[in-house]
Amino acid sequence: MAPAISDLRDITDFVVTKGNGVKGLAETGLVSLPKQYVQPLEERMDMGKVVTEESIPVIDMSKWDDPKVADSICDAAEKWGFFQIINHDVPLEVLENVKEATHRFFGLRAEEKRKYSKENSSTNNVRFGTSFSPQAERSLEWKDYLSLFYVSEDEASALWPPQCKDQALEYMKRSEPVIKRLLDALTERLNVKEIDKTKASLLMGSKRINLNYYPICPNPELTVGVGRHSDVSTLTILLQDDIGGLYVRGIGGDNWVHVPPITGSLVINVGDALQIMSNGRYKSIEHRVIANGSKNRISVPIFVNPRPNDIIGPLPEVLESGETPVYKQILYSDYVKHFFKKAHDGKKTVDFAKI
Ligand SMILES: CC(C)(COP(=O)(O)OP(=O)(O)OC[C@H]1O[C@@H](n2cnc3c(N)ncnc32)[C@H](O)[C@@H]1OP(=O)(O)O)[C@@H](O)C(=O)NCCC(=O)NCCSC(=O)/C=C/c1ccc(O)cc1
Ligand SMILES: O=C(O)CCC(=O)C(=O)O
Ligand SMILES: [Fe+2]
Repeated sequence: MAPAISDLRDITDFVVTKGNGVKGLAETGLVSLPKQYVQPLEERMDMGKVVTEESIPVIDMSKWDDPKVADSICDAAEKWGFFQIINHDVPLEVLENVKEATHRFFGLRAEEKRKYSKENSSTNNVRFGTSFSPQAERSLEWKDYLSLFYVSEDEASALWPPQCKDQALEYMKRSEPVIKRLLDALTERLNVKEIDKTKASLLMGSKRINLNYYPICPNPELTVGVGRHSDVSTLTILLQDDIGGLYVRGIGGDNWVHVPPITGSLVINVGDALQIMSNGRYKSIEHRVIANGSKNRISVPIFVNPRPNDIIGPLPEVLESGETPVYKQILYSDYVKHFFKKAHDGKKTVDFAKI
């Protein structure tokens, strides 16, 4: 039995340390948002800033070898940093299976999920947690996650939770061709002739898949599901369910645009690593997720990244024409550590790499 809210002397201990997550907290039947989750006014979503006149592009990948498709991918990456793809060849069943597996994992009892917490997990590559960086945050986020860093099929088979490992691996495997197509198109515009081994490592040498769970929230307008941030990846491939709630920065800068769920689509966004490698041509755009008062929401991003030991910086092909580098060469794991050690703070992470 979950304890009554009056017994929860230390909510952070219950949620973060004991591994109940916000899902466990929501299920105690609490009627108002605990103060730890109340975000300062400026971090709450102002629905007056949401614009409905524009939306991120939806790109049909069925004719992916048509140069027009490559053009629309690159245009979207330059202008929006975000787009959705349809007819991408990842079977609907694979997407449905990984969503179902996400519900299965989060449906486990706290004692089971706790086995994968930072303190208890037998590996750093599997982590069940809550919020983003609870140690660093002034206000917590209304989100639980399971984060799986992919090293090899064998390691994943041995260490990833059995409730979701096959489905997560299948989703990663089946999305590989579309990731390659997207990166082929994007790097061609950057003057890269061929994705050789070194470039492949830089662009997609490592992957992390997160299973995100956003439980029903008693006062959704006072908190956030995920605060404003840009991803540190090269590209992120995001599967969302049919609930909605993801918003991206609009072109104007002072407004937000909803990313409407489209059955079978995948949301693609440019991450900081690609912004840096393209010397700012492609944009990693700020985004955030609101909390929901009536529905549980899940999402499953695959972060396609450089390897931790890669040095990233503007690509030589980009600078060939005499363009001035905006970013320095930096060890990717240093960049990621910088990202994880602070609370979400919009687009500030990338300043760490600025010259
Ligand atoms: C160099 C790393 C980043 C850190 O390793 P470490 O220094 O040996 O130590 P730890 O594994 O203990 O992690 C250091 C800190 O990062 C935090 N962290 C370590 N993974 C995690 C983790 N998946 N989650 C959230 N904190 C973590 C971790 O909590 C810890 O914080 P602290 O205990 O306060 O020092 C290492 O994990 C590494 O090489 N990872 C491979 C590269 C990598 O993961 N790249 C990230 C790709 S993109 C991505 O993951 C995006 C995630 C994301 C997530 C949520 C969002 O809202 C938005 C985006
Ligand atoms: O849940 C979503 O739609 C987006 C989550 C996100 O931005 C992230 O995990 O980096
Ligand atoms: Fe994100």
